[in-house]
Amino acid sequence: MKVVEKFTSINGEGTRAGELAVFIRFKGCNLRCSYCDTMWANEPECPYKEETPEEILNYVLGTGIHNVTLTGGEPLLQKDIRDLIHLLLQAGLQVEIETNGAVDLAAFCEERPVFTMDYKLPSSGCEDHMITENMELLEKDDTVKFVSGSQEDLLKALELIRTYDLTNRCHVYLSPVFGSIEPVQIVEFMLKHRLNGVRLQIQMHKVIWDPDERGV
Ligand SMILES: C[S@@+](CC[C@H](N)C(=O)[O-])C[C@H]1O[C@@H](n2cnc3c(N)ncnc32)[C@H](O)[C@@H]1O
Ligand SMILES: Nc1nc2[nH]cc(C(=O)O)c2c(=O)[nH]1
Ligand code: SF4
Ligand SMILES: [Mg+2]
Repeated sequence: MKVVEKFTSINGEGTRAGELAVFIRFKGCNLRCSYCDTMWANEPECPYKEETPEEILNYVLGTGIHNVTLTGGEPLLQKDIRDLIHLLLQAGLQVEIETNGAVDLAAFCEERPVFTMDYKLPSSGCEDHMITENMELLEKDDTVKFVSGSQEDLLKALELIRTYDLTNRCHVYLSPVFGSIEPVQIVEFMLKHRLNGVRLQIQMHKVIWDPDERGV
């Protein structure tokens, strides 16, 4: 598997935000979002270490941390990702996958990790790639995340939340494209549309550390 970084930190995003987590970041992505904060990991020349699922499991176990987040890049594109998910779950770890909404989740629903799935909104430039059928596969411990950079994005998120009754299906987060929309604009939007059951989330690690810092 193509690993570009491994680190321990607090999870800055999702339902386990604030808890310790181990991060495994994989190389390569099938999208190119306008705002991507880890585009470096998607570049063909990005250095990586080839590691087996067993090696990654041993690293995670060695940290003594029980939450593991697989991210990237797009982690579900790694050839051995199912083997890795299996090993991590068997070891009793809490496994979260950060995925971009452009990979069919049906293939990963048998032995189930927790999904934090983005729906890429218009300002990402990647909305055409969204597999909307994934919405139907999300369960109560999963999250759908709308990273929003404009009012147009927020209106699209609202439409999807209503169409798929998302707040009754899973966790729902609105998160600003870091630095490009004021969080208060999202709060005002939530109030205006009475978005009960939806949470605003700001990437905590970018507040704690320099927003461009890697490995945190
Ligand atoms: C770098 S992506 C990797 C996982 C997967 N490719 C995805 O897009 O979900 C991890 C998370 O960071 C979010 N993200 C990336 N750049 C961001 C930015 N500039 N502001 C806010 N969130 C961002 C993505 O939307 C995604 O939820
Ligand atoms: N601290 C921290 N928490 C995170 N949660 C999701 C991340 C990601 O890049 O997918 C991330 C990250 O890069 N750092
Ligand atoms: S899908 Fe994720 S990793 Fe890929 S470009 Fe978009 S934010 Fe970056
Ligand atoms: Mg990140």
